[in-house]
Amino acid sequence: MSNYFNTLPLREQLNQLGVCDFMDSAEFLDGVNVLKGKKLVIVGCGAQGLNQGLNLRDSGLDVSYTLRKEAIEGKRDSWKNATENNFTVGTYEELIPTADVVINLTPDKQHTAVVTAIMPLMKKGATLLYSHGFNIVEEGMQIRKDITVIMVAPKCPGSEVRAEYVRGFGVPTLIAVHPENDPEGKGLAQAKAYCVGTGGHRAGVLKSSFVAEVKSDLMGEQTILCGLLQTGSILSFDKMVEKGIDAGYASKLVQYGVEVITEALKHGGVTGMMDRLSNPAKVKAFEISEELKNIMRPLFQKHQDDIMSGEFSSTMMADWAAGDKNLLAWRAATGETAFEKTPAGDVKIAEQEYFDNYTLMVAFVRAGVELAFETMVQAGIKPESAYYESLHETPLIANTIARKKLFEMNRVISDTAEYGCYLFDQACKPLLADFMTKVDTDLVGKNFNEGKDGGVDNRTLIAINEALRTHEVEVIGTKLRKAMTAMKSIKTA
Ligand SMILES: NC(=O)C1=CN([C@@H]2O[C@H](COP(=O)(O)OP(=O)(O)OC[C@H]3O[C@@H](n4cnc5c(N)ncnc54)[C@H](OP(=O)(O)O)[C@@H]3O)[C@@H](O)[C@H]2O)C=CC1
Ligand SMILES: CC[C@](O)(C(C)=O)C(=O)O
Ligand SMILES: [Mg+2]
Ligand SMILES: [Mg+2]
Repeated sequence: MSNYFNTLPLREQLNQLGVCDFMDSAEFLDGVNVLKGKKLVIVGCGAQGLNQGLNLRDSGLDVSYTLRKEAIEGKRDSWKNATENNFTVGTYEELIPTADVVINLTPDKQHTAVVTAIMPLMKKGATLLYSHGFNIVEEGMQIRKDITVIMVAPKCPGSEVRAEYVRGFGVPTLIAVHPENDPEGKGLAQAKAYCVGTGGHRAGVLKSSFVAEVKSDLMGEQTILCGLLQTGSILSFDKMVEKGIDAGYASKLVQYGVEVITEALKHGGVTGMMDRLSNPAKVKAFEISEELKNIMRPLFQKHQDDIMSGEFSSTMMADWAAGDKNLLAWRAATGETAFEKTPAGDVKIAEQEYFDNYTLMVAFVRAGVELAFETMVQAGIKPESAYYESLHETPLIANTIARKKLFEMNRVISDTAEYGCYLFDQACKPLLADFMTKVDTDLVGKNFNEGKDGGVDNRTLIAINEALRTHEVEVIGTKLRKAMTAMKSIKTA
């Protein structure tokens, strides 16, 4: 097996990277009908497995779970997840031969072994579904030619796939059919029906390709979504403690602040988030986010370049082969950070206070969203896809940090995302060291407006507003959010 993307001629690489059609809601009027009465068997009952399965069942589909023998015999968490939710659970031998659609929701690291084990058991003409294309694109997995291979990739953590569905909304989703495996031409119709089953059609669906999904998903998760939220949270907490802010207050501001701040982003884009600041704070946040963009641009570009060339996937696969040495060391180190170990204080923080006292995070988010978006688009990823992978998903990841800090984020995201997050965090913290020496409590910990007269230069403010509103992420975001008519607000702490 070899990297599928790298085997393609450049013309075809660009062609597959550029597949991105925003689908009209009329394309989903047939609902889940194509899959009604079919047997859907999910392999694995973890973050995506459980939550997709719950949504699919509530949408009227027939879902069961197959787990490896050890998980069933040992009554592991995946067995408990499935049985406590009254799903049928069976071994591969019992359930895979009955399946019309087999949904592989095991960690990417396991895909080659899992697919190799289940493929001989799959009935002729069945469908294999992935939620991330790493195995096909980066490992070049070959699938039996009678099998249809499709992807339905929710652009968010599994917990939010369920939470948004229960709220009556959904999460933006990329669907694709692997061009090497669509023998009966049924892949797209099945992917659409599955996407309705998970609720994705209510938030926006892109007809994409395995290649475009992988190259954008890896970039988003490593940089803005997980990497920068982790780096920004740790640096912000440490700065407050260094400057004498109460540690309990600092812990709470960081844990919940990113959720409150990015909720404004979700509804109104970068413009909406920046508009929550006073005019002087907005000017300052704009200036420091420009500085942050200049400092971090080479790092964002390096991540995208390494993802495109296959360098990232080969180093991560080397870590898999080394027993996850780096992943486990980085996971342990993150668990030992002062932010992670300091409980949130029993102190009330009003919603507006999160903006006024945490201008630094607003600047981090603006810088990270715009940089990730710009870098993806420069690399050939379409703006719609880049928007979902940067701006739209940031609040959905922030929700997990609000629940139980970085531990929860890193637990809920895939192992692939977790690895990339630490990789970015390791490189980013030293890059920001000089920048952080200049940061004081007016930017993090105390109200930025305190002791200021509130005045700003009109022309500066007008230029900043213009720059924010005309950025391409805002232009595409305004269009995509118009289709999100069922978006709901979340309650914050
Ligand atoms: N996490 C997320 O939110 C997102 C994930 N994805 C993609 O979804 C897929 C699933 O990821 P995620 O939900 O994070 O995965 P999890 O780590 O949560 O999956 C764990 C499940 O996989 C099973 N499993 C682990 N190893 C094996 C193995 N060798 N053989 C059989 N079963 C195994 C586990 O069972 P056991 O109890 O036996 O260990 C458990 O049921 C990945 O492709 C990922 O990239 C896409 C979007 C977001
Ligand atoms: C952001 C991480 C992710 O890509 C996701 C939740 O979308 C993952 O792999 O977990
Ligand atoms: Mg993702
Ligand atoms: Mg991912």
